[in-house]
Order: sequence, then C-alpha cells, then structure tokens
Amino acid sequence: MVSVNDTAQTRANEATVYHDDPLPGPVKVATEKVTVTYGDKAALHGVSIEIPDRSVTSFIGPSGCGKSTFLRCINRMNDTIETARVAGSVKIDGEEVNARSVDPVVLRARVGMVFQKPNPFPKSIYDNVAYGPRIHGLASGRDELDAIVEESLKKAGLWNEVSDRLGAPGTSLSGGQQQRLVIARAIAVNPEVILMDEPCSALDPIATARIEELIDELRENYCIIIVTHSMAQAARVSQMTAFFHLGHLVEYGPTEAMFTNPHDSRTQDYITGRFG
Ligand SMILES: Nc1ncnc2c1ncn2[C@@H]1O[C@H](COP(=O)(O)OP(=O)(O)OP(=O)(O)O)[C@@H](O)[C@H]1O
Repeated sequence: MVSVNDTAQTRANEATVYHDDPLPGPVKVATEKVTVTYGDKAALHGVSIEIPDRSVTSFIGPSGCGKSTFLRCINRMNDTIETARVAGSVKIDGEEVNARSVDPVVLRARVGMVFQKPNPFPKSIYDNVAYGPRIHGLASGRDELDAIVEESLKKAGLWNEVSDRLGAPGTSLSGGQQQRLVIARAIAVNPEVILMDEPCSALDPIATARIEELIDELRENYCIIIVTHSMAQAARVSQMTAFFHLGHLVEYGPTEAMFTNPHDSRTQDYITGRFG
C-alpha cells in the first residue's frame, strides 16, 4: 500500500493515499483491486481497502463516484444487476466473498444492508423481524423466535415504541421507526457487517439523530459501513473515512485526520465544499 510520503508518485499512478495510523479494530473486510463495469462503462477502478471491525467507516464523495457500487460489492448485490461485472477480491475475515462456493443468500445474512428509503415488508412489525430467522432456520420454536424478535427490536432501539403493537403493519410506523425496523430485521439474522446506503437521507433531523445514536451503539458489536452525502454525519458517526472520486478511492484514514488534515487536494476540495 502507498504511504502518505509517496503522495507525488501516488497522484501519478492515480492510486490511493492511505494514512499511516493504525485501524481502530481488527480488519473485517479487505478488498484488493476491485473494479466494476456496467456494460462497457467503468464505474470503479481498482479499489483496495481494509475496513476495521467494531467501528463505523464512512464512504464519502461526490454523486456518481462509485460509493454505492463499492458498497454493493461487499454483499454481492451487484450480482443482481445484469450489466455489472465485478473483478478483484473482497474478503470478509479472510474468506473470498466472490468464490463460487459462497451462497449469496447466506452472505447477505452475514452482511446486512439498509437502504436510503426504509423498505419494510408489507407484513406486521413482528413478521418483518421474524422473516430472516424463519427462512434461515434460526429459531426452533415460537418462544425462541419471540426472543429473537424482542432482542433485535431492543438492539435497534425500537422495542419500547412497538412492544404493544407487534401485529401492526411495519408500514404504519413513522419513517424513522421504519428505518429502525429495517435495522432490527438485519440484526435478527446475526450479521457481522451492516452496510448502510444513505440511511438518513429520507429522515427528518430528529429521526436522523436517533439513527446516528443507534449506529454509535451498534458499532460495539458490528462492522458498520455507511455511505453518506453529509460530511457532518461522517464526522459524527464514523471512526474511519474513505473519500471516492470518479470511481477511485482517493484517500482513506481516520475520520478526524481526513477532515482536519487531508493529504490529497481532491479530498480537501470536497470537504471544504469546493466541489460535489
Ligand atoms: N445499475 C447501473 N447501471 C449502469 N450504471 C450504473 C448503475 N448503477 C450505477 N451506475 C453508474 O456507476 C457510477 C457510480 O454510481 P454509484 O451509484 O455507485 O455512485 P454513488 O457515488 O453512490 O452516487 P450517489 O452519491 O449519487 O448515490 C455512476 O456513473 C452511475 O451512473
């Protein structure tokens, strides 16, 4: 990997500038030279990164720079896009996720995903959370399933608000509650990594603050990766930040250093609002 001192060379090679600081946790997700094309259009160019466990990592960068495309490489959601071709390596705990032997359905339970717009199933609050444990056979009876549902809703900070109406439709909740329900649904299948693609962009400031608090609580137990357009949010919730530009990972380092001492002029221009 390229160190900060190699900046001139780095720029010439269009490679990434990596800050030298140690990661805040053990490596959970490691990618090497991940490249994605849609048809004949390249969207990501050789992204190599090591993302720590038990921490929040933000992906930031201007619209269309490839943040969501890269996020989708981690749980093979690009498999569902017919024109998408992914090359390179993505490992979780050293295990290649692109290997033929990996079942994408099992992978997506290990690597949960929360989208921009809350997307509860058209089912009850209970059944939204119980769905994953049921299809993955995680509970041997109703009591066990009840316990998983309760624990997942508690971890998502929603139990107190819904415990007396578990039979109500998930869609009857407010936007912020729906997003926490979707997080509870992801948690219910014991994920190790949670991917969040602009999880607060459809929420008001109060619901956003609640989700940010939740992200901070969840990082104790999970590797969380969040795509955000809000630099204030990246600064508030994440320990590591990765800046993307035109399909390249430009710079990666501790969030505080990225915001106070960016090494690449493109990072600096973006965080100071000069473009994007
Ligand atoms: N399904 C798709 N088919 C074709 N091109 C796509 C597809 N999804 C993304 N792209 C293209 O790939 C590039 C990267 O898009 P991506 O959505 O990953 O960027 P992003 O940084 O997440 O953008 P935003 O911040 O606007 O969500 C863009 O040029 C986009 O048009």
